Amino acid sequence: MDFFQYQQDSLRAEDVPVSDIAAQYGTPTYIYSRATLERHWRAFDEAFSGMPHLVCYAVKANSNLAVLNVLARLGSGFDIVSGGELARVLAAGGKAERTVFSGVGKTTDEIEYALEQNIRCFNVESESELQRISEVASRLGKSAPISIRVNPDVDAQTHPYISTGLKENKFGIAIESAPDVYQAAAQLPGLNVVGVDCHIGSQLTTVAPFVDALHRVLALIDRLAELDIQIKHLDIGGGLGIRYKDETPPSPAEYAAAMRDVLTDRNLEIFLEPGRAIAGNAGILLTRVEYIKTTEAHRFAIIDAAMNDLLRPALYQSWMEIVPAKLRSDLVAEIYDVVGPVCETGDFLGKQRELKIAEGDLLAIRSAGAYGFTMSSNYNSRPRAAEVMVDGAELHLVRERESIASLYAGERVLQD
Ligand SMILES: Cc1ncc(COP(=O)(O)O)c(C=O)c1O
Ligand SMILES: N[C@@H](CCCC[NH3+])C(=O)O
Repeated sequence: MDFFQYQQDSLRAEDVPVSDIAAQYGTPTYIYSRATLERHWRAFDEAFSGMPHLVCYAVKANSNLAVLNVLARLGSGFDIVSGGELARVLAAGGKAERTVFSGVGKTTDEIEYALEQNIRCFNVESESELQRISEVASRLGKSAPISIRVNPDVDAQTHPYISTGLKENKFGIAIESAPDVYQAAAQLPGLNVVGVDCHIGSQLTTVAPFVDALHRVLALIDRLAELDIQIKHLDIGGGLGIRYKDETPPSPAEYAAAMRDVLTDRNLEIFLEPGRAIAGNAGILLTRVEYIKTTEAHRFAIIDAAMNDLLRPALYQSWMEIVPAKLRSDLVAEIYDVVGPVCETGDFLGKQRELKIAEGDLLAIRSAGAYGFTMSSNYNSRPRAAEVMVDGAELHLVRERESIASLYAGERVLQD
C-alpha cells in the first residue's frame, strides 16, 4: 500500500498532483511520500512489538536526509555501510547509539569515526577486520561492541547479484567457523562481543529462507552459550521484498510472525535492517517523454530519465512499473520500449510496455524509492535528479537538481 494513487485520471503523490511537481521542479524528479515511509517503518516496528527490538533502516536504500529525518523522528535505528552514511544519519538527527555498522571493507578512519560517535555495534565480516577494530579501539582506549556476520549458506532465491548468504558470496564468516572466530574475538583487547548478525540477501519474496537462516543462527547462539559466550542481540538483517510486478512477498507482519514462531523463549534483543520494504514503494521517479521514435523493429518512448538516474533495469534487468501521470482516452495504446538518452543499449527503463502516451507526457516509474537515487550517477555528464517529499498537501524540495557546473567543480586542468 502506498500513497501514489489516481484521482479521476491524474496521478497524485498523497494530495499533490504529480503534474504540479513537474511544473514546479521539472523532470526527472524523485518524489517521496512521507506517509508511506512512516506507515512502512511502523509496520515493522509494530510487527515486533512485545519483544525487545530495534528497526535499523538500511540507509543505502535511500539516504536522503529528509527520509532519514522522518524515520529518526519515529525513533528508528539505522544500518550503515560507510562513514558517509554515518555522517548522513547524524546530520539527519539519527543516533549513533541506535546505528549498526555493516560492510566488508570498513577503513581505519571509518572505524575510528564510528567509535568516537559511540556506534551501537560493528557487524564484523572477517577475522582481519576483527583484528583491525581491536587495534583501533585499544589505541583510542575504547571498547568496540561487535557482532560477527555469519554466512548461513542458505539460498535466498533472489537475483544472484543481490544474494549474499551463500558460501560463494563475499559476505560474512562461514557459520561452521563462527565458534572459533567468536572465541578469538572474546580474547582480543578492545572488543565487547554482544551479538550475532546475519543478512542473506535482498528482495526475498518468501519467508522460508529467513526461517531457515534463523534456525541455523540460533543453533550457533546455543553453541556459543556452551562456550560461555553470551549473546545479547541477534541482528536478522534486511531483505524483505516488495511487489514490483506480480511478486507476492510476505507483509512485515507475516515475516515477523514467522520469525517470532522460531524465537519464542529466547532472551534476545532483535535488530532488523529493512531497506527496500520501507523506502521502495514510498518513492516514484517522475519523467517526461521527450520523443517517440518508431523503427522497423520497435516503437521507442525516449524519456528524460535514464540508467544514470535509475540503474536497476540496466543492472539487474529489473521490471519497474511505468504508468502515465494522466490517463488518456484520446489515444490508442501502443507497445513501447521506454528508454533514456544515455549512449548505451542497456539504457532502458522498461521494455514492451503498453501505454497511451504522446510526446511531452509525464510518466511515473513506480517503486523507485529504494536503490533509485542512491545508485544514480553522473554518467554522460547528466546532473542528478531533484528529490521532493510530499507530506499531505505540502511539497518540499529535499534535494536540488544538480547544476551542470557542479559536475566538474572539483576538476582541474593542467597549468602548462
Ligand atoms: C547488511 C545489509 N543489511 C540490510 C540490507 C537491506 O536490504 P533490503 O533493502 O533488501 O531490506 C542490505 C542490502 O541487501 C545489506 O547488505
Ligand atoms: N541495489 C539492489 C539491492 C542491493 C542490496 C544491497 N545489499 C537493488 O536495487 O535491488
